[in-house]
Amino acid sequence: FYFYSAPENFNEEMLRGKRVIVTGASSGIGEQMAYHLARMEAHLLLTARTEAKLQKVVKRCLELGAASARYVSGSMEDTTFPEVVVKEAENTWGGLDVLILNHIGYSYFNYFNGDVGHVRKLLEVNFLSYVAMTVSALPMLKESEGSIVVVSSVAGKTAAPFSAPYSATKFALDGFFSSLRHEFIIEKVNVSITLCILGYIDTENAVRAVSHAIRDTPAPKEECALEIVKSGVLRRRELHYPSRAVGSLLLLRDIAPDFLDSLIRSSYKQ
Ligand SMILES: NC(=O)C1=CN([C@@H]2O[C@H](COP(=O)(O)OP(=O)(O)OC[C@H]3O[C@@H](n4cnc5c(N)ncnc54)[C@H](OP(=O)(O)O)[C@@H]3O)[C@@H](O)[C@H]2O)C=CC1
Ligand SMILES: C[C@H](CCC(=O)NCC(=O)O)[C@H]1CC[C@H]2[C@@H]3C(=O)C[C@@H]4C[C@H](O)CC[C@]4(C)[C@H]3CC[C@]12C
Repeated sequence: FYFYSAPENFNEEMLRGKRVIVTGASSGIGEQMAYHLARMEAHLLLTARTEAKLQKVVKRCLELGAASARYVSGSMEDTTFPEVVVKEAENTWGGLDVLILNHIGYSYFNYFNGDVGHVRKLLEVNFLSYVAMTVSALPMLKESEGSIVVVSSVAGKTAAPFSAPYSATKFALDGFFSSLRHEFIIEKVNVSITLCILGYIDTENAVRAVSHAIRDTPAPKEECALEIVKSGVLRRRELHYPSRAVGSLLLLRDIAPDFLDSLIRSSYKQ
């Protein structure tokens, strides 16, 4: 009740001068979050694999008014990379206010093909690297009483066909970070954890992967990115975006799970 009745008191000035890491910031929702944060005059550290794309995003962030913007490129498949990113923030700023965990590795959209190696790799990129970034960043976040934002999916609350490995990584995020939130409250650690439950969003990669198979119209990535930034700063427990579609899915999951499953399957083109 408290969560749903929390006042909508977001103010862009809340981000001015804040030190923010955004992962997966070279494209899609991560890129759009970087632009919103830049307009709000935050300090930005962006990361992804593709240096040329990150250079362009950093340049645009500086044009939009970021207090500062830099990047560190590398792959989250490399188990040492999460700490490298957090160390960069520590060396540059000496602290951190917001950690936005958003990157995902490539996953195919089709029947599960039995490739356990792919599942293992995806767990490393989509889940374990989120845990490793959190562990490295936690001392700085405790110091600043900051925020962790975890970008997840409706596929991490209720499963859909053709995304078994991906869905598993997103369910894992919910289990881990929702447990950690309890522990922070018990130990009076004033670091918020916001889990973002997103429906289908119109990023290039998602549309390329699923538009041939899914009837739904994707929601706009720019608005989605702004809602993520807002919910993190407001220290919300969860964001549901788009709210009506995701809200209905979660309600049906709890009261009529078989009906929901058949609805999801019927939203796929035959
Ligand atoms: N779009 C959608 O419909 C939905 C998206 N979401 C969630 O939103 C978030 C963003 O999704 P979206 O914007 O669509 O994704 P994109 O595919 O557009 O972006 C993914 C980002 O992750 C980076 N990345 C990919 N592989 C790696 C790697 N191995 N190591 C480090 N970074 C990597 C990519 O950059 P590079 O290739 O340069 O490394 C890119 O910056 C994800 O967490 C996703 O699960 C949730 C529900 C629906
Ligand atoms: C089909 C899913 C949701 C069913 C539904 O009822 N949607 C209504 C709505 O969302 O408004 C899709 C919702 C989330 C999608 C997946 C996702 O999380 C992103 C992945 C990105 C990756 O590049 C490939 C595609 C995704 C697995 C994508 C697939 C479709 C969803 C599960």
